Amino acid sequence: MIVLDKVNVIFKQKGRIMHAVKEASITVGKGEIFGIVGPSGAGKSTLVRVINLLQPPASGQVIVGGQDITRFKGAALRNVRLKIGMIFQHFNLISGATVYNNIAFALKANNYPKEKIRARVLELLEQVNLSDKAQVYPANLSGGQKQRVAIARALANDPEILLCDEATSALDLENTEEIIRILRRINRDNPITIVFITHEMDVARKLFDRIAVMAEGEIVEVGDTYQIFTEPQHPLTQSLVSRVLNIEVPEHLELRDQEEMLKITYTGERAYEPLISKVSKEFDVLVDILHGKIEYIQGKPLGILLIKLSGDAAEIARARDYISGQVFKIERISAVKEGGELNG
Ligand SMILES: Nc1ncnc2c1ncn2[C@@H]1O[C@H](COP(=O)(O)OP(=O)(O)OP(=O)(O)O)[C@@H](O)[C@H]1O
Repeated sequence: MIVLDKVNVIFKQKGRIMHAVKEASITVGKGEIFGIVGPSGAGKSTLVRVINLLQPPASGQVIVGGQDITRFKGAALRNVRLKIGMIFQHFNLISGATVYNNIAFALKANNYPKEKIRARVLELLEQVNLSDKAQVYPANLSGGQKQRVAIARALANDPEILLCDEATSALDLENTEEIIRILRRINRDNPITIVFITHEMDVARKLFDRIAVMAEGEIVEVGDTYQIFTEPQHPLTQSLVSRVLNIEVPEHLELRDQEEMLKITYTGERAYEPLISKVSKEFDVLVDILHGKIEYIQGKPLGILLIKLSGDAAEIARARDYISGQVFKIERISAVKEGGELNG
């Protein structure tokens, strides 16, 4: 388990003071995949570097595996760091060494029994689907393959925690998916705790169990991933989430008299089908489906439907009341602006 309690990080540079992390507290459970999201400069990297004390905090407490490590130095700190692997956006592989040696170096550096190194490297390569690349140099690998080598190297000494700083941000969609799959599998097979920073909400949706949202050095919201996507509280979270759950609708869709647009969010896979036919049957309104889609968050469906109701105002109100009793969330949309943006 990781506990950061009221952590502050302050940088002083050329007389300027930068309060990069402000009173940040998080608790990450053993075996959890915990994500930190937020815009550039929010303090995400700095906060994560506090976990292995690459960035010592100005104040606050850092507890890893039940031990208060805040003041650890020298050998004690090295021992703690052995339990914490880390991967980065730009992989940080040794370019002059083969894939095999990149991983073997990490084992040698920690006095892994010499006779067991080969078997361990091959086992790690298998875990990241790179068994055929042992003798290849990093320059001849794709970005996704490089990151997989970095994962194998970070896992070499069997850490309890893996820190990932924008580990998919330099990768295309396909390689990102592969990294997500591998991390999920590793997390499932061994109870390794993963703390993952990203600004990509699509990665958050697919990978994280829980999410902390950071803005200007502060943690503004923490929650279960499904809850963050379905009930975001902070305006920043709402805006991050809306980009993933955006729906494509014709631009400049204006409403006429006796028309109303509704955005419906529902949590069942096909929940809208009976709902729409029921509304058309029971109320004297016309229902147009403008757009609909289902996203999966942690494997659970979240449906979004944009509909237009036409009819008498009182009848529309009755239909709306009925719908709101049946679905997770209902919002009235006054217009669709340029770029498909919905105005509430
Ligand atoms: N070593 C440092 N010295 C001075 N200021 C720093 C240092 N490291 C980070 N900062 C500043 O602290 C703030 C937070 O930076 P940090 O890298 O943690 O943000 P981030 O959320 O990870 O952003 P990004 O995604 O762009 O890396 C930024 O304003 C950054 O310029």
